[in-house]
Amino acid sequence: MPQVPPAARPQRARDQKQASAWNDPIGIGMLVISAMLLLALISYDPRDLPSWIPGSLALEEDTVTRNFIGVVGAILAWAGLWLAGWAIYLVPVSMTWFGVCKLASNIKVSGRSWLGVALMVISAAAILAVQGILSSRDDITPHGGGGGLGYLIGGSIFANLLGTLGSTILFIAIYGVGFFLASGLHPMMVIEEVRGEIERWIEQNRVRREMAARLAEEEEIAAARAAAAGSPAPARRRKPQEVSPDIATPISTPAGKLVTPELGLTFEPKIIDASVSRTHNDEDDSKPKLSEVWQKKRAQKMEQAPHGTLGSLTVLFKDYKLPELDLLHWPEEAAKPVDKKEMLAVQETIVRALASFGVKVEAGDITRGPAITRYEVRPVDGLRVARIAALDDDIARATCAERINILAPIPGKDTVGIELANRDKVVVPIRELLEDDIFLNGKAKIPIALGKDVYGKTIIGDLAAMPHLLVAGSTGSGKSVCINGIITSLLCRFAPDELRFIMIDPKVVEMQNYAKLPHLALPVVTDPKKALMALRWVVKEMEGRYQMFASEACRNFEAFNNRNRKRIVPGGAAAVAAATAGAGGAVTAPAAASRGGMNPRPGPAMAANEMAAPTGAPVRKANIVAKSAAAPKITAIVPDVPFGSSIAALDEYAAEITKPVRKSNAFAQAAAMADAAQDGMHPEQVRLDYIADTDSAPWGSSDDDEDEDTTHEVNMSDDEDEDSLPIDDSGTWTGDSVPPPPRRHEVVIPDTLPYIVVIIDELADLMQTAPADIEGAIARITQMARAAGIHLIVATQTPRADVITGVIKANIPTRIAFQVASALDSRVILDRKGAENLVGKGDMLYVPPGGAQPIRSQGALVTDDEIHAIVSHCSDQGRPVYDVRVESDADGGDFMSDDEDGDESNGVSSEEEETLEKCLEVMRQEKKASTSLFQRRLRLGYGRAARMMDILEMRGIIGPGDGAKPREILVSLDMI
Ligand SMILES: Nc1ncnc2c1ncn2[C@@H]1O[C@H](COP(=O)(O)OP(=O)(O)OP(=O)(O)O)[C@@H](O)[C@H]1O
Repeated sequence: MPQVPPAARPQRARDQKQASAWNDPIGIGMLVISAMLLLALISYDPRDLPSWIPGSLALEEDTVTRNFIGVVGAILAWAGLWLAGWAIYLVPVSMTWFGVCKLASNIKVSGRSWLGVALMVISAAAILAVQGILSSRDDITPHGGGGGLGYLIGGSIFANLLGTLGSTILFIAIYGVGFFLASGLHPMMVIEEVRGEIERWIEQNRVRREMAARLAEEEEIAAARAAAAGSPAPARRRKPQEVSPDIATPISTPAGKLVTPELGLTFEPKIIDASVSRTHNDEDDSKPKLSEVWQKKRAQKMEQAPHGTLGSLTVLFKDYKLPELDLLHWPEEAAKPVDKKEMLAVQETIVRALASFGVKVEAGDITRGPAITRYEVRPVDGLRVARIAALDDDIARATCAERINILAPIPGKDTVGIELANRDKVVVPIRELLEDDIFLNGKAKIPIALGKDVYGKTIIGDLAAMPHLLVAGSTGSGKSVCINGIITSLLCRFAPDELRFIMIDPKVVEMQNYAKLPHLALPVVTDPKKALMALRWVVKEMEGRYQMFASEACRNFEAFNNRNRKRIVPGGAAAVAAATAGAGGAVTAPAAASRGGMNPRPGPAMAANEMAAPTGAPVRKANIVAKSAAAPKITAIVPDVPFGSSIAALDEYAAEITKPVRKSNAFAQAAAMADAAQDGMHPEQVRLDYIADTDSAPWGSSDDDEDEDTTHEVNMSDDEDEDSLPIDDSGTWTGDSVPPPPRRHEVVIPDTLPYIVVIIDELADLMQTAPADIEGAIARITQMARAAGIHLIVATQTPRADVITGVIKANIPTRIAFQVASALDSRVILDRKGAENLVGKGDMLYVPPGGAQPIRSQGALVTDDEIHAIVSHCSDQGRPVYDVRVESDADGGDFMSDDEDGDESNGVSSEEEETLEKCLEVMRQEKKASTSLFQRRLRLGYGRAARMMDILEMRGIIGPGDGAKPREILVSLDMI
């Protein structure tokens, strides 16, 4: 049970506390004055008045003062009675009430309260005058019961204008207004209270009747039993009427049944302990292991794949084994059993606290989750749930909770949930989630283990459905653990050829654990400037994928990977090999290759757009042979060469060709013909087309035509010995299982593409460097990447609107919020409050795809040891295979270089660096940057100043030029 006193009291409460030093003396003063006034009025006698006061009945010989408060009291009483008649009694009565309020509840008595009293006195006086009440004692009230005011306002003016009844109604209304002003009550509250009281009374009677009936029944049964047994009837029990309706303490029965007679409620809360975590003792050996299931599926897939169609990464990691879940730990100790009595007591406190504010609720179930316990209460009919939510501070005070969260109502239920943090948190080990059936056999395409909800239900998200995720929370709240849990889930489920990571970690330390992962498409990016390059690479990759989808007539990633691959042939596979890495051409790690006993032939980079040229399969000798073999019905593809001919026949054809055509071109022509023929054209038509087009064939027909950039570039050059290709005379590929990699500029369509998961851990650091560019890149990726199998996970500990911008939020609907400092931060992340009430250390709100209500849950815990074990297992099987295309990024950044400055420093001389320093100093002083400013302050020529501006822009320090406007400074200059 929580015990720390409420952290945040409302401002009003604090103000009242501060004022309490004066409240007590003022309250006492009011009580004293009102008592004296009352005594003076009660003991008023006109004979006590000095003779100079009109109406005095003082006698000279009379020396006794009868008034309890002496002459002063007599004069005050005379003045009051003279002015307001008997209505003046309302003044001491009201003052007594105010005094008591001040002493008891620190309630402020404002001018409004006094105005209320004045209205009450005047209207009461007028009513007395209009109605002629108490007007007989004219020695005390010479102007009648309502005094001078009553006589003037009521008797003279309003009685004439509105008549007796009309003016009485008016003054009763004014009296009512005065009463509400003076008391601070709201009319509806009074009505509500009265109604509540009536209901309570009815309810009590009902309970009493029911109890009486039950007791009578029990007595009857007991009497019948006694009669049957021949023993005297048991003593009569206490009559139901004897049960006091004011019993304050609930009657607790051993079964946990609570009876709260004073509330008229009987409830039997169900206590669910969902915090219990499995331990190593609970392991079920009969269950198939994740790695085994995956291994089987993968082996099946590899077997079924057409010969040679596997991508290079798939081949490279052919024998890859998923990490065993044994590398992850179970918690050492099982969770402590819950103390049901304590929970029932807390629930009773909540019900009682609400009842004391007139909010009547019935207790519902109690569910203990790993980190919080949810107490459900069911409001009685007609009670607005908002009233319960409004009492959050009072419930926190009553339960001594540090933070409470109220779900009004619990989504999908008719109850309101009051969530309090557990004193003993139960850790949710990631192993428990990964062993769950939902993770193992669920429908999720990219399952990620997130945590357990308060009901103990495993939360496994599907990154493919999300399709992007925002994780935010204050520092130390559990973001990194959550991201590590997601990465661990993915590592336990996907091999490097199935899923690749791009990790952007400006905080430098968070993702170093993963530097050796074979799943990395790029080295872990720690430099914010290179992060932009990496994001641009992702955008290019995405665009490349879309082109591939278009050329294969596939709608999306899934359709592409599951497409009918009948057109893929060994040669094609060779060409697609590197592309299958998803990261394009591969700079393979030779060590890994040799470990795997393969020769992936390190090849040059390929650009995605080159890979995706719409020409279909690459043109290679192997293709021709394979096509020949695959389509024997086509008799000939080019003159004189029967289809299905051997490689030797093709060679012959190439040698005999009359036109001066390169030998390799002949094969290209043949291959293109084969493609066309396979697409359904009649062989004769193909032949005629070929003859007609020979001169204008895109691949060229002469040795002179050496244009390397033609789309249909022929792959083999003369200096390559075609006969050395491992193809036998029947056209069967006989060589290594890894076909040769494609040449640069070669057109390739990979067999399958891997998912790409981009993880940005600390968006704020990136947004400081080049906000517009980063935001633009993220927006583009999040808008379009889903269908391309690219998913983004963005984390930040700075939930500010300038970091999580509207554009980013609009495109990332799935969010996880950890504890934050304020409701404002919570709104930035979730568009609603709630995260400020979380208790940290993995306590989170998860908004699943579709923007449903946030699910309160406890995040899965993965320890550093577990991460090391998993990463070592993966990295022992192969080194990362990076894509080098990013090297030739349009921006010219040298991504792979360890040089911190990348190539931005290229071409910047040390002399220029010095001048640049001075420029930065000027910018720090002037808070702006312009060529003329540098010219003037540093006495530079125009050319040099402009060069400095260019370098500053290139380094992302200033924004691009916009006419004559000064350039925008994009970074904090103090940090440079
Ligand atoms: N799911 C969890 N279960 C149990 N403890 C957790 C969980 N998540 C986080 N913690 C505890 O909270 C600590 C801080 O977590 P974490 O490092 O993930 O915070 P963070 O939000 O990433 O902080 P920072 O932004 O400073 O990196 C952890 O060391 C761990 O002790």
